Amino acid sequence: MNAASSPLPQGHPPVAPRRVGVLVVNLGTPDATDYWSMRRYLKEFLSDRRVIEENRVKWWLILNAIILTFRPGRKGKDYDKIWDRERNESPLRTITRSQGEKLAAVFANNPDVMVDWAMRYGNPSIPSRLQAMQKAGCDRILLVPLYPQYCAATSATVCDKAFDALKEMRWQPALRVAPPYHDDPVYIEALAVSMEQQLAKLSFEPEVILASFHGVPQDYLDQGDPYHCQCAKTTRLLRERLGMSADKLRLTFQSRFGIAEWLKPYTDETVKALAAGGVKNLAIVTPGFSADCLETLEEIAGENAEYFHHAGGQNFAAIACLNDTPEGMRVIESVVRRELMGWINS
Ligand SMILES: C=CC1=C(C)c2cc3[nH]c(cc4nc(cc5[nH]c(cc1n2)c(C)c5CCC(=O)O)C(CCC(=O)O)=C4C)c(C)c3C=C
Ligand SMILES: [Fe+2]
Ligand SMILES: [Fe+2]
Repeated sequence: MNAASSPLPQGHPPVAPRRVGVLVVNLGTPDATDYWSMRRYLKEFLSDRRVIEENRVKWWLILNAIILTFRPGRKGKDYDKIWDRERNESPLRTITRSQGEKLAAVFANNPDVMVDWAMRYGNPSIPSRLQAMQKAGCDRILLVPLYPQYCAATSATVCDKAFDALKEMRWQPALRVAPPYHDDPVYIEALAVSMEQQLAKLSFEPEVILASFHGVPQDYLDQGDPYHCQCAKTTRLLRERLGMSADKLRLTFQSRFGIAEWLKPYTDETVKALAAGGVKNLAIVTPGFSADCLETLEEIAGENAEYFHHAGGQNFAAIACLNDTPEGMRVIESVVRRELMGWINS
């Protein structure tokens, strides 16, 4: 095969000009909130061995007999509360698309760089976007899992899916994977600035702020997953940058699923205990989510606000994620530029 710059011999298959691809990837979201759309999404998500590490036969029975019978309807109602009816999609998809488009605009004057976005579960899928990039001539692709903290259940499964797609390709692109950025000064600074801006707009001063991260089973930490340590480091660096004590900015874990023990302290129990203990003003920041989603908009801003008020709390604020704000885009651009070094000229 020839580079596209020199003429191809007659009968040679067409060769697109060589380019560099950047694929930003987030978790995924259902296409709609009805039972079957929810079921399709949950089935794909909860059949992933990186997410559920249970015995396969036992899990297959639990998933198909119980979870996929009841959860699609119940969670569909939760998604309904945050669904963007105008665009007919969830906030996670809107924000991830915007992050992809804003990143593409940054490289708009470099025709050698192609930027796209994908979801690990649901659409647009990782294989469909990798195939499109390969067709467009990308022989080098940077994969950017939009998870600041590494976890096998999120970051590693993005790679699994990407390499599965590459298995089907004759002319495989070279693949780079952006590492987690939990302690990147650009990320910590962006979080701090975003928090300062949002806290300054509140009509109250929180006595306590929770840094709430998505939980995982305690067993994953015991087996060596670095996720817990990376969440703890992000929180410590954020405290240091904001000059807050460990009592003021506290690390918690949310979104527990099932009956096994997950990383503690649990966000919901902490919220209730704080209110019961006399805390009247509370804020929650969710630094592990690069985009607002069900877990921040419904679970934190909805459910946990309710727990707080029920238990005697007065003022509650959910701090928005970095999303596609200038601070958020600065983080993504900085990670991408660093990881593209040697592939593009600055
Ligand atoms: C059951 C196991 C799960 C593990 C382990 C898990 C880890 C994990 N998840 C995120 C980020 C997100 N999760 C979201 C939704 C969601 N998560 C699970 C389960 C696990 N997650 C489920 C079943 C769902 C769907 C909703 C539900 O049925 O409860 C989302 C929101 C997606 C959206 O559409 O808005 C995000 C984001 C992380 C970062 C993580 C481990 C570090
Ligand atoms: Fe999750
Ligand atoms: Fe740890």
